[in-house]
Amino acid sequence: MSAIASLPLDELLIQHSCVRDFIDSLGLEIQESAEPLGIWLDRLPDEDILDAGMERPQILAHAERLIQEVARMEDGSGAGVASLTLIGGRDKNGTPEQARISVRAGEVLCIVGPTGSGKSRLLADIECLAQGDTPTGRRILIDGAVPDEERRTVLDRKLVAQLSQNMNFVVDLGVRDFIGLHAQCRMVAEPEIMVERVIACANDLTGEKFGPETSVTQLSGGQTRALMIADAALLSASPVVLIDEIENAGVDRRRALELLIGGEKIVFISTHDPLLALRGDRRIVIRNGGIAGILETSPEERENLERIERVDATLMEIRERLRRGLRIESPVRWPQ
Ligand SMILES: Nc1ncnc2c1ncn2[C@@H]1O[C@H](COP(=O)(O)OP(=O)(O)OP(=O)(O)O)[C@@H](O)[C@H]1O
Repeated sequence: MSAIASLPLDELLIQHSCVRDFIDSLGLEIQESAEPLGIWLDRLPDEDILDAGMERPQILAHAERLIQEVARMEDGSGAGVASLTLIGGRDKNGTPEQARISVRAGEVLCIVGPTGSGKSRLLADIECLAQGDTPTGRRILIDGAVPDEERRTVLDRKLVAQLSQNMNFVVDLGVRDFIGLHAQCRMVAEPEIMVERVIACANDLTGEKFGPETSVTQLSGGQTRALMIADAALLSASPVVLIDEIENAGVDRRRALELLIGGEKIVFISTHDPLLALRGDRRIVIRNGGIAGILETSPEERENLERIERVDATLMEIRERLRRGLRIESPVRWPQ
């Protein structure tokens, strides 16, 4: 029998408020008393248990796991990752990749390569913490060691968060309620303040602002992206973030990157955008499904990045004029 079954209800409910919330959510009424949880459950009418949708042993097991999870979240163990190591496998022809790449927390690695070369495949290998069991044969180490099976499979404790190009919401909630649910799951200290921060930060990243009551299904592509980036940076527990292209859809890419790096995350971005590719610390070059090289961003490239940013700002101004229905007739002055 589960150890939790012999705990008196008053001790249990005072020390572990999550158990009260869980029992409430099953539609069962529970009150503090000296009666042990197991006996209280046995005394409940069978039809109440039927309505709750879980059998008695399942309720006990779930409550026990909940207590362990809350304790783990409170002490923060297992949350951080100091490094991720990618060990090469083989390209599409089966030729071995000569690569072993270690990435530290706070580093951004971009992934570049022609269409169909295998950029998304590399992101997918990282996402599933591959152990030679994907078509590429690559392996991923976390803090220098093979991650345990639980870290690979347990969804609510995922090491890796992925922001893909097309995100659709399956719930019709307002932005505040949606992010609020995530804050609740993460058990952050002051959920309301955190939710407001995430929304403000998303609005900072996108040109088109939205309110906390806006339904998530009404958000534009750029607004959705901005919200997910802000959520990943401020609220997500995952220390590794994978981004499949931050397209130009109204997201301030520079600030988005700064935000993610500030959170001491390990960030991989598949991109051809020079503003992102040259802002990263290193970039992995993919060819024919394999890692063909790793380029460190050079000082000359960083200088060029500043010029490219100025050109980008000029282009943004032109876009803004177009948006406002103005003409683009005066000669464009490109910055030096
Ligand atoms: N090393 C490999 N061995 C076998 N198959 C591979 C390998 N790398 C990639 N592939 C396969 O090649 C196909 C194209 O790869 P992928 O979709 O990752 O390309 P991509 O660079 O992301 O393309 P795009 O830029 O068009 O999105 C996929 O089916 C992928 O599984």
